Amino acid sequence: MDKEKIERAVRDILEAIGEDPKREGLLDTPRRVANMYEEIFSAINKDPSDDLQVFFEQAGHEELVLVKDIPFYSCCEHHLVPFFGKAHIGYIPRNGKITGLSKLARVVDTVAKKPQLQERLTTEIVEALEKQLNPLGVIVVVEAEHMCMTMRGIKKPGSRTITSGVRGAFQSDAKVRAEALQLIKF
Ligand SMILES: Nc1nc2c(ncn2[C@@H]2O[C@H](COP(=O)(O)OP(=O)(O)OP(=O)(O)O)[C@@H](O)[C@H]2O)c(=O)[nH]1
Ligand SMILES: [Zn+2]
Repeated sequence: MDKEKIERAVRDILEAIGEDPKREGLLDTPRRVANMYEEIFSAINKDPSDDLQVFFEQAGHEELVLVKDIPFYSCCEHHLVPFFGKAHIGYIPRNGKITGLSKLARVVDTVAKKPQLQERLTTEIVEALEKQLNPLGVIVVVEAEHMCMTMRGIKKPGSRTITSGVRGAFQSDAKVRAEALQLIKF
């Protein structure tokens, strides 16, 4: 990441809004923002499926695995302000092929750390699981608050956006889907 370029750009923005980038309180701001961007955009060229490359075999387990309430912070690609919330990830292993539970949370971090859309974030999680685990089914539900809808523009604090991605058994079998949704809501 070109942090010097970010610093120059932040100075330009400060000037453009009528601030004085040389006043004491703002002197270190470009450096801080560059460090922050390095952190919150650290996954721009990463493949989230790489996070899932730890597998275990649990023969016979072809039942739901669900990790819910995984918190995330991402950045709306239209306004570069945060959207944040929780992701819930469920899958049904094929032939007992499972991954580490923390790896599911890592996938969420990876898809969140770049300028993003909630819909794409959701789909990227689904596709990472499909690619690495080839499970019998995947369900991903993401609920988030978008600061671009609360602190500016339409200004609707508290409004939440829910997106979902379902594949395999969760798509074809209403009972399987209902069980997962019930557990996510529980
Ligand atoms: N579908 C989708 N839209 C998003 C997401 N994040 C922000 N948006 C929307 O992106 C849209 C951009 O609309 P524009 O009309 O181009 O931009 P704007 O003039 O700033 O729009 P307002 O937010 O309505 O003031 C807005 O409706 C945002 O609410 C997201 O993750 N998914
Ligand atoms: Zn936005």
